Amino acid sequence: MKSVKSSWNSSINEGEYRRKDSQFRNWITPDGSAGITGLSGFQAEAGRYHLYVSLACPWAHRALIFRKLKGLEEMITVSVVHPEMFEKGWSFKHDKGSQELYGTTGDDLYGGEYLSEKYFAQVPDYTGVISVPVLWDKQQKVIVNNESSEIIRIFNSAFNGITGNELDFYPEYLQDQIDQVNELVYHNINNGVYKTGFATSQQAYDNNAKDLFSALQQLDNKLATQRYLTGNELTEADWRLWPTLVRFDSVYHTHFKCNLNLIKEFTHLYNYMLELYQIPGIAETVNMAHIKRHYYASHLAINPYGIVPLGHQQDWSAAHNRDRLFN
Ligand SMILES: N[C@@H](CCC(=O)N[C@@H](CS)C(=O)NCC(=O)O)C(=O)O
Repeated sequence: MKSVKSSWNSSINEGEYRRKDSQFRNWITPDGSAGITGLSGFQAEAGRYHLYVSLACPWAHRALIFRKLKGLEEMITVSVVHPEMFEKGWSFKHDKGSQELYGTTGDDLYGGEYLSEKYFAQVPDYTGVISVPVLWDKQQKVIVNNESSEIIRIFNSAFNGITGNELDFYPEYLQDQIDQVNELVYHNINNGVYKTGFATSQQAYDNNAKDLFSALQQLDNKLATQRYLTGNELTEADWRLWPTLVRFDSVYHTHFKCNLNLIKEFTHLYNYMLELYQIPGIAETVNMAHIKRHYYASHLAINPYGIVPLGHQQDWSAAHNRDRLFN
C-alpha cells in the first residue's frame, strides 16, 4: 500500500497554501458523447454511477446537494469515508459506532480499505491528490470525474431525460452573473478559509483572512437587498457558497483562525444560511459530527492533539427572516 501525502501539507509555497487541480475531468452526457473535457463513453443511465464522499468536505457536499435537489438519489449510489484522514488518505474504516455517529458506509461496492486504491488502479503512477468527491462508473470501474464544480454541472442536466427533473441551477440567462459570483466566492471564501487556515507565514495568514472577511461583508451587503446571490432565483452560486457557511462557526472560525467574525454576526448571511438549511432534504446532507471530527482530528499540524471542541452550537431550526424581507 503506497503512502499518500495529504495534499494540503504538500502544497505550501512561501507560506501560502496552493490548491492543486483535479485530474479526472470526463463528463456524463445524455448520449455518452464526450463533454467539455475528457473522454466519451459515459452515458447517463440509472444505477450506473456512484459517488465517494466525505461528509466533512465542502466540495463533496455540493455534489450531495445536487444529487438531492435533482432527484438523483435512487439513481446514483453513495459511499461515505471515515472522517479521520491520515497519511494513507481517506479510509473506509467503518463499524456500527462510526456509522451511527459519522454516517460511514465502508466501501460497500468493493470492500476496499482506502480511497487511493481507486486512483492507483486507474493510474498506477498517479501523483495528484487523492480527493473526494469521486464520481465513479460502476460499469467500466473507473473514475469519471473528481472535480466538484463539474460534477454539479453534470448532475444539473445530464440525467434530466431520465428523471424528468428540469430544475436548472445554471440557467443560461444568469451564467455570466453566476460565474462572476463563483470567482469571488471560490478564491476568497471556499478556498479562502483553507488558505487562511493552512498559511504558514503571518503575512499569508493576514492577507487571506482579510480577503475572506471582506468578501463575506460584500456578500452580506448584497443579501441585504436581494434574496439570493444572483437575484430572486436560487442558483449554483448559492449552493457553492453554502457548504462553507455551514462549517464556518463550528470549524473555520476556530480551527482555521477565521475569527474576525462569526457568520452569526453577519445578519443577512446568517439568515440566508438558515433559509437554505431548511429547504426540504438539505438538512440530511449535513453531519456536523463528521465535519468536526474530520477537521480537528485530521490536521494535526495545526491542532496537534486532535481535540475536537464542544462549541459552536447552532440551532438550525431557528426562524429566519428571508420570507419577511423579500415577500
Ligand atoms: N477541486 C476539488 C477539491 C476537492 C478536495 O480538495 N477535497 C479534499 C477534502 S475537502 C480532499 O479530499 N483532500 C485530500 C487531501 O488533502 O489529501 C473539488 O472541488 O472537487
